[in-house]
Order: sequence, then structure tokens, then C-alpha cells
Amino acid sequence: MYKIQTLNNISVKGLDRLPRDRYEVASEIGHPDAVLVRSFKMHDMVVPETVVAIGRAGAGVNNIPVEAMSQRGVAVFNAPGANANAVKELVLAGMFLAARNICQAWDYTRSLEGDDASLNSQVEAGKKQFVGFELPGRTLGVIGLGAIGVKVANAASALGMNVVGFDPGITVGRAWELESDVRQAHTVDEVVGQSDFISVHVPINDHTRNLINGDRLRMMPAGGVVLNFSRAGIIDDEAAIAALDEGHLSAYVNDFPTNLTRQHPRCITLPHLGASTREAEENCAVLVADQIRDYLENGNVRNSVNFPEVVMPRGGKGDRLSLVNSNVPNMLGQISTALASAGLNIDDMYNKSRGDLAYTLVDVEGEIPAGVIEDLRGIEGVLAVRVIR
Ligand SMILES: NC(=O)c1ccc[n+]([C@@H]2O[C@H](COP(=O)([O-])OP(=O)(O)OC[C@H]3O[C@@H](n4cnc5c(N)ncnc54)[C@H](O)[C@@H]3O)[C@@H](O)[C@H]2O)c1
Ligand SMILES: O=C(O)[C@H](O)COP(=O)(O)O
Repeated sequence: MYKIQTLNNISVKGLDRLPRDRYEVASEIGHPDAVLVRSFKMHDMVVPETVVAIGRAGAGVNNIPVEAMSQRGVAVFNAPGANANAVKELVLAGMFLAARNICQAWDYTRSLEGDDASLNSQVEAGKKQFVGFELPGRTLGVIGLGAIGVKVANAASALGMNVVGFDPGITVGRAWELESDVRQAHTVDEVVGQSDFISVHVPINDHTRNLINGDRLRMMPAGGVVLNFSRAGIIDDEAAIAALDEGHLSAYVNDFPTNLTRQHPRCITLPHLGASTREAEENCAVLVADQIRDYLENGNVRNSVNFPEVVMPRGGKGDRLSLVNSNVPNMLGQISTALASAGLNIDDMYNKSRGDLAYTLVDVEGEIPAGVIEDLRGIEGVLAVRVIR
């Protein structure tokens, strides 16, 4: 029986991928083999020693101590692209809310008092405060052209906007998905200098913290709108509020409210709603549950953020060895020597590295004795060993 600990609510559709006769799933469970999580901050918890895999039912993994898990040989998976459409739709909604002053106008309507005739005259007198502008012909700058950024760029292009994108690490696949009229920028400054709207779609890390700061906000044309549906800290909140107060920015839309932003009249903050649709929650949970199951039952690695992609079909009738080690010379030699010393013949083998880590699957003829597993664990540089029967 595999044991799975859930640290957030995970869609039932995803949990249904883990058959009850082989998986026990609970928020509190002793000796879990794997963890399923959404935004729960795992940095503050002690991850049980029994955990071999963590599945993030979403995109961002900044709530997971990925580096520490790598050093323990724990695989971390996410669900790339599975919530991208949900975020794209909310970004589009944010652009419309800002361009048409919808939040302020709605507040105004709700504040009115009187009978319907009086309301009508207040509506007609008051609406001029909320005159907005239209999107065609305006320029959107998209920073980060991954699963979400590409969808946002293409949707804006379909609305008649000029779109300029920046992503020095764009993959060939994402570049193929982009509409041909999305222009490429070579620097962030080039994007902000020409964009009426800026939307960031990058992970939070040391390169992206305060990516949009006061200097860059000042480079934007006056009346600009900035949107942050990625992570708190990518846009400097204080600088954005200052730019709103100076009248240089017209709106700041973001998914990560703080006490500084949430009451500001030109700041539209939402409670981290980007991925909160039924569809996205199901897509993420299903994808990540399938990946965790394949890792536990077959050792296969798909969509990991710290392990190399390793998928080896199950053909052999004997044990499968799953081994995580530091990416240093002579590991494979030592692994095969340990197996050969027990007279085990290797049926199939797959070894791949990623950065400082390497991952190996070995199918052997017969059963791997407990002593050999201990020998393998004793090899310097071996981080984790599992036998899958
Ligand atoms: N608000 C929400 O609910 C919500 C939902 C999903 C994702 N997110 C956030 O959005 C982020 C992006 O998600 P995604 O699915 O598009 O991820 P992704 O990995 O598909 O795309 C990220 C892109 O950013 C690019 N990038 C990285 N650093 C960059 C930099 N300094 N400048 C320009 N580009 C850079 C990468 O090359 C990559 O193409 C996630 O990391 C997460 O933090 C938020
Ligand atoms: O990175 C993500 O996928 C989002 O921030 C979604 O977070 P959530 O799963 O807590 O909604």
C-alpha cells in the first residue's frame, strides 16, 4: 500500500487516479511515500524521511524546498501548462477591468441610494468618471513566454493588440505556439519602454525578484497598466503604488494582495485566483497524480523540476532498481559491480543526469537481495535507492 499525504485540497478527479486498493490518501498519515501539494509552504515543515516524491498540483514550486529535496534524492513534480488557460482568462479579465474602470464603476453603482428614477439620473451623471479605453492598437508586453505567457500573448493578439514578448529561455515548442505577429524584444527595458500593459509570467527567483521596479515603471508610457499573476515580489509593490499615486500608472492588477495594495483605489487585487477554476484544479491534480503514480510504481520521471526525464517501459519480469545519485564519475560502474556481485543479470538500463543529479533505472533478472540494496546505499554519492517489485 502506498501512502500519500495531501497538504492542500486536491481535486477528487486527481485523487481518483490513485486506486484505493493500492493507495491510502489523507492529510494526516504516518510514513508517507509521497506528498501532494498546491500552495502550502513546505519550507516550514519537516518533510518525513519516507517521502520519495512531491507532486505540486500547479506550476510554481517556490513553496517547496526543491534544493533540499534534491540533496535527499526526492523527486519534485509539477503540472506544466495544466492551469495556463485559467490564468490567461484572468489576465484578460484584469486587462478589461482596468481599461474600463469596472471595479470603480461597480463600487459607484453599489454606493448609490434612492428610487429607480433617482438611480437612473445618478448613473447618467456619474458615468463620465469611468470613461475607459479600448484594447485594439494598444501594446501589451509579456515577460516570460512559457505555458501562460504564450497563451496571454496569443489572446491579446486576437483582440487586436500589438504584442511584444521577452523570454531569453523560450523553448522551441513555445516559440512554435506563438502567433507570428508577436514581436520579440531582447531586453526587459525594450518591453517596458513601449508597453501600455505589462504582464509578467515568470517564476519567482533571484533573477525575477523586483523585475519590474520603479525605474522600469517610469519607462512605461503614461497611463500604463501592470499585471502580476505570477508571484508576489516580481513587481515592486511600493514602486507600483508610487507610480499609481503619481498618475503615471493607471492600474495595478495583481493576484497577491498585501495591506499596501488591497485598499488602493487604482489597485485591483484578487485572492490568488489565477488557477482557481474547476478545470484547472482537475487538470493539475490528474496530471500530477498520474506522474506520482508512475514514479512510485515504475520509477518513471515525467515533468519533474529537479530530476531528468526518464521513462523506461516495464518489460522484464524481475525487480526494477530506482537509484538517485550525485552526478559524479564512476557511479554506473559501482552500481553494476554491486549487482554483478550478487550474480544479477541486467535486462535493461537507463541513466540520465540533470545538473548535479543523476537518475538510473535498472531492470534485473530476478530479485535484488536486501544486502545488495544496502551495498548500493553505502556507495558514496548515492542519495536514494528503491526496489520496485
Ligand atoms: N496566479 C496563479 O494562480 C498562478 C497560476 C499558475 C502559475 N503561476 C505563476 O506563473 C509562473 C509561470 O507559469 P507558467 O506555467 O507559464 O511557467 P512556465 O515554466 O511554462 O514559463 C515560465 C517562463 O518564464 C521564462 N523566464 C524565466 N525567467 C525569466 C526572466 N528572467 N525573463 C524572462 N523570462 C523568464 C522561462 O524561460 C519560461 O519560458 C509560475 O512560475 C507561477 O509562479 C501563477
Ligand atoms: O503556481 C501555480 O500553479 C499557482 O500559483 C496556483 O496555486 P494554487 O494551486 O494554490 O491555486
